[in-house]
Amino acid sequence: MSRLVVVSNRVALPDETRAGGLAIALRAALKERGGLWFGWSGRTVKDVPGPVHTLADGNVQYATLDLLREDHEQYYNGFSNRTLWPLLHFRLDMVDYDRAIYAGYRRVNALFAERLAPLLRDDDTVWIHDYHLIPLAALLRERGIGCRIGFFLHVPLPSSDLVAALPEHGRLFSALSACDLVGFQTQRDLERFQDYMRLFGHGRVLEPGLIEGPGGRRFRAGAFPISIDTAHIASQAAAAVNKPAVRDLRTSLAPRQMAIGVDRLDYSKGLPERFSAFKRYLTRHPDQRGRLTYLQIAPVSRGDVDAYRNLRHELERSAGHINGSHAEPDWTPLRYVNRNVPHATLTGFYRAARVGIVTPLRDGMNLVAKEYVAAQDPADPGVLVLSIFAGAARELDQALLINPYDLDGVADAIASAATMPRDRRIERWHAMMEHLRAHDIAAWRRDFLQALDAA
Ligand SMILES: O=P(O)(O)OC[C@H]1O[C@H](O[C@H]2O[C@H](CO)[C@@H](O)[C@H](O)[C@H]2O)[C@H](O)[C@@H](O)[C@@H]1O
Ligand SMILES: O=c1ccn([C@@H]2O[C@H](COP(=O)(O)OP(=O)(O)O)[C@@H](O)[C@H]2O)c(=O)[nH]1
Repeated sequence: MSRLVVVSNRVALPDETRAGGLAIALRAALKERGGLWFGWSGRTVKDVPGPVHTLADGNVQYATLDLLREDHEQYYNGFSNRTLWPLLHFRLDMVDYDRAIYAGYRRVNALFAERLAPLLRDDDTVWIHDYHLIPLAALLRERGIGCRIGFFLHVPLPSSDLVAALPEHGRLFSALSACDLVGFQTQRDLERFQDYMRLFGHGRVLEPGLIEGPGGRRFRAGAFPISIDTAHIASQAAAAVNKPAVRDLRTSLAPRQMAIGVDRLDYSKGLPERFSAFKRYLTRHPDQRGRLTYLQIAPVSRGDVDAYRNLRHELERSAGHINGSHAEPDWTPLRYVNRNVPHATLTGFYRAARVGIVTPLRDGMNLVAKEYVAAQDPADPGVLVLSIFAGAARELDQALLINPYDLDGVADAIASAATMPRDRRIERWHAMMEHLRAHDIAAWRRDFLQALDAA
């Protein structure tokens, strides 16, 4: 079997605990097969970055590089998170494009190629991840790298008219034709990519999943919905009941039920709309007053980007307003926590919650939705309220599916979830859990790598 080389902006080093689905999923995938993980070290420097840092942990080797402070600003905060992130989440109104910033993004991709190329062997399988590194495969090919290269996009791909609004979209997205396989989270993302290649990318769709790029190079494309380590999360959640943090939470809630939301503090997650929907639930369902406490965990994310800082202020105001108008001396309806909670503790929190609320306006997959289901007690599972705009909704069709813009609909779904009889909860949970057992993180990795091998 060839060596697997995973390349991503964010590398989950052995002691890393920060929230984020990509890091958690890739850690699980690499642990199983072993290999090399290459990416940004998490550090910025004032002068020319030195050689890559290496580290070994069991069967996984890490090679990470520092970035110049200014390069990192342009590549990560700038083009990745002020330009591409809003564009790929259908938010053309928030896209901030600047030629100099795009040049910084390309410079960092070129640096990745320069530092990675000498570490590669001819029979390696290289698997590049996400929107931070779209040009990388083409830059590696320019350096004579001939091994198999796959690319996986963790975020959605919007309609081709939106993609085409980005200056330089042709150069950027046609670089993906240097790959042997390009993977997306859902069939819809794949279809939109094929539309883009046909309509704006000067390519041809020879058959579904087989594309000819503008330079005549053929490559495969497919949908590979990412997943979780289902069995591990189920057993971790069962064991977590004895963790002090989980016990304390349960004690502090009793005898009330809990609804939980867990999201990086990101505007794509629909948090302001969710807070408004919860407020609507409190006013539309007075019979349930005081029965449900909503815990929102929202670790701060990308705090150097204005849109994220503004969101934080907006949510603080909104949380204060909800509690100001609805709290009782012995009950706070909304608990809003901006800290990162370790993953193992989180699984115990999920299990303690009768309702899981996942209402992004757009989300590539949303692993929290899958984790919430996997963490439930089979004898008394909770109910998932899930946005139709999360990739996960394509698979978890036994959740209460809602449109996050429809505040009354979300409010009513929370009320139904909180009062759903146990037999109906078990029935819905079973169907979703069966799917997650069959389609776990190992299956995702296997399916993608088999398709890459065959490409
Ligand atoms: O690395 P950060 O800037 O802190 O952001 C965290 C990650 O956010 C995004 O995650 C996506 O990947 C998940 C796993 O496939 C998926 O479930 C989720 O819907 C996506 O939003 C981003 O794409 C990653 O690159 C970041 O590491
Ligand atoms: O305090 C937190 C909040 C989130 N997460 C994890 O971060 C990931 C978030 O992934 P998701 O796909 O839902 O969204 P992303 O943040 O990648 O957009 C999930 O595995 C969560 O369990 C965590 O470990 N601690």
